[in-house]
Amino acid sequence: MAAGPADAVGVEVRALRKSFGDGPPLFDGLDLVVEPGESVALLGSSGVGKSTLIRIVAGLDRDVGGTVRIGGIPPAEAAMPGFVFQDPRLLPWLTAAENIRLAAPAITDGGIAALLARMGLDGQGGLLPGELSGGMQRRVALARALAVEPRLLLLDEPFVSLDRRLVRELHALVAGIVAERRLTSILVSHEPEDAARLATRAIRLEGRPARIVMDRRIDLAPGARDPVEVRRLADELDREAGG
Ligand SMILES: Nc1ncnc2c1ncn2[C@@H]1O[C@H](COP(=O)(O)OP(=O)(O)OP(=O)(O)O)[C@@H](O)[C@H]1O
Repeated sequence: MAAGPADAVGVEVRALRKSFGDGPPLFDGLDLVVEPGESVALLGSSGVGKSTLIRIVAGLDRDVGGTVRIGGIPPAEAAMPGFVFQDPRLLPWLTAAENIRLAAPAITDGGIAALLARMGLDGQGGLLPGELSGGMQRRVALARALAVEPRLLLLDEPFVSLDRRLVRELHALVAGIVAERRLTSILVSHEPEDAARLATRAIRLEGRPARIVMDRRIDLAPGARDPVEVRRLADELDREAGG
């Protein structure tokens, strides 16, 4: 069945093997299936391999064993996912709008304007990254990831080293966009609170080779979680995660 633009895609990782150098492998037979439309938070200790795993899913690292499929297709052949890095990675000599166009050359001016407006940056596409606050730069990076109209959104610790108020604003923005666009998403994080706000499923990796030590579905829709619920969930995930 051909995937139409409104279809969320699933991710299937089977028997994944990955090593760097001569040390013990990072992954040695890891299986992970993400259903279409799930919002997965990938938790785990520093260095366990979370970023490596989403880079592999994104097709940015292809030197691996096992199979990876996005909507049934190898990453190299699948439609490009949206990828948000830990730092915004905007080219400083290009405006916000030009940075977005670089990722999606076919996008129209109206498309860029609409994306920026959705990010709360109405009319600010002509500014250079140096003229934007850290929070605004992250919004542009999110707009750039969405400019390719992805069905899969991959976020690698996009909220790290931001103040709590900003993190909350970005959580609300990401949750809204994922729901509106019916995206499948995978968020790498250290923070149970990120999972408690955004995820419909929280997975924790531990050990080397890494294995899944927690895999928990969260039934309540992200938009329906009040602060008390978020706190309770974050505490539970922290305990279950052994953190
Ligand atoms: N390109 C590389 N070359 C060599 N080793 C690497 C490379 N990329 C990652 N590693 C190693 O693989 C391991 C996992 O790294 P990775 O960044 O995936 O972990 P992580 O769980 O995302 O950690 P963190 O939460 O600290 O970002 C680390 O030991 C890291 O040093």
